[in-house]
Amino acid sequence: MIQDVEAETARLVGAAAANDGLGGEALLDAANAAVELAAARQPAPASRTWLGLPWLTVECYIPCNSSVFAPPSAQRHPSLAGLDPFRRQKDAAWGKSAGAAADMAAEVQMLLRALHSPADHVRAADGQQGPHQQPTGGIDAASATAAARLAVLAGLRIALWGNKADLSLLAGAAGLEEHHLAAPPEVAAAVGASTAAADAADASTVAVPASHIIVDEGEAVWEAMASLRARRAASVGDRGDGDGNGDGDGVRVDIVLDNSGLELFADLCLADLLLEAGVADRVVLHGKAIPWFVSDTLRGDLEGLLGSCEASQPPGGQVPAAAWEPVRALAARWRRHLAPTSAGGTGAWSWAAHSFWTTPAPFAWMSELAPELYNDLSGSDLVIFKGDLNYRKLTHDCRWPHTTPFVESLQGFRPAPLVALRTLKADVAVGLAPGLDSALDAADADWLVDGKWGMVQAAL
Ligand SMILES: O=P(O)(O)OC[C@@]1(O)O[C@H](CO)[C@@H](O)[C@@H]1O
Repeated sequence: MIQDVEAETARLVGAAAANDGLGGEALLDAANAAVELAAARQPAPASRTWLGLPWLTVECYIPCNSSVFAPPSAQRHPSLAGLDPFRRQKDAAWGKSAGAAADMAAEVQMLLRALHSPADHVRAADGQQGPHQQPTGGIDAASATAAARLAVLAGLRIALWGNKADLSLLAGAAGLEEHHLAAPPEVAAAVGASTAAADAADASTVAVPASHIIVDEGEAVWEAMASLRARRAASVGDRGDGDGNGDGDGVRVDIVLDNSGLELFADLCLADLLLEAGVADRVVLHGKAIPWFVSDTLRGDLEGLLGSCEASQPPGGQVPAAAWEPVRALAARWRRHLAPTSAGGTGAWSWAAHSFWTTPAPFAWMSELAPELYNDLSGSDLVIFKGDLNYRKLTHDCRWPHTTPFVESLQGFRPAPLVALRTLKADVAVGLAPGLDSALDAADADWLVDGKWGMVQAAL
């Protein structure tokens, strides 16, 4: 069995080195279909080789093709089914993340307190109960909205920087308690810097944003979420429950996940804040069905993370148990969100793992290659794409001029309003203000790939 894995790996390395033809041999049909399309759409269709096809295609073909953990192979080798060859690396990385996770949890707890205190007043006045009730009275509506905005912007920021491996830019929670209904300085700075960059007509005056968020459409995303929140509140008022986009199942937000461990933790913080801020009734978490690019999130990673967060002792032995308590408190609620109502949970979070996510296909091809997934996403009120590879697939990994509008780079992909949260680790970037790329070149020669810069970019 191990020999099979080694032989398959050696065969792939040899095929790539020899620039053999690519396609037709993958274990996953979905990946083959994407390779077929990539080959057919090459300017010179004859170059269907490892070196002739686009980098996105061949790069993603390796993990599809070599995955002996994919269903057909797992049938041949049942003992491999469900095995994650990257388990040890994932666990080691999470062990080093406890401090950052505890900081995030402390910040989320403060945001939650800010969200709940005005709501509590209104609930008491209205005699309402329940975790996601909207304040319906007038007295606290403005402060509740302000708290929701703060929670959403902070959640976006946490999830964005969760995509940065070392998280050195993660803003702390200092000051949030005393200014709990005002945007913390780092949020205000991010918004202000981005606006200044976007407004700059003269490219020579463009400043690199101090926030390191080079495209920040967080405020626009908040506006879209505020509409969902208002619609939900009206629906709660009318019917006693949430009602979203006409599917009768409430407001739905989807998060297309990226890495497990700390990034997943950050994404769950965002998912939690969206529920608690009254933006969404439910969140669909899209993970991977097979081990993918080492650290991408599998269902087992979600379960493992929850178990670790629930433990009384934080992983890694570096963080005092007391500092872990906010993490445990979040995990207890997250466990309930993942449990169906029939099992005493809220059923607000669900897991999905379509095989399309582990193919080389850019998302512009989704409606052709995976129409059922496209249709499913069309039922969402907002889809949040996490990470660099998802961004490359959104933009088809093209050499777009940096000022290309994001919507143009999507090439028609728009199943629902969408937002990308991504730190830059590959050299595709669109939607920049004129001159910002030159300013970034001067500030940091590796700005496109060093993961120090981020984007909150939306097509709403
Ligand atoms: O998607 P992520 O985790 O943010 O980044 C993944 C990444 O590091 O690996 C991919 C493959 O090399 C690249 O697209 C990207 O730079």
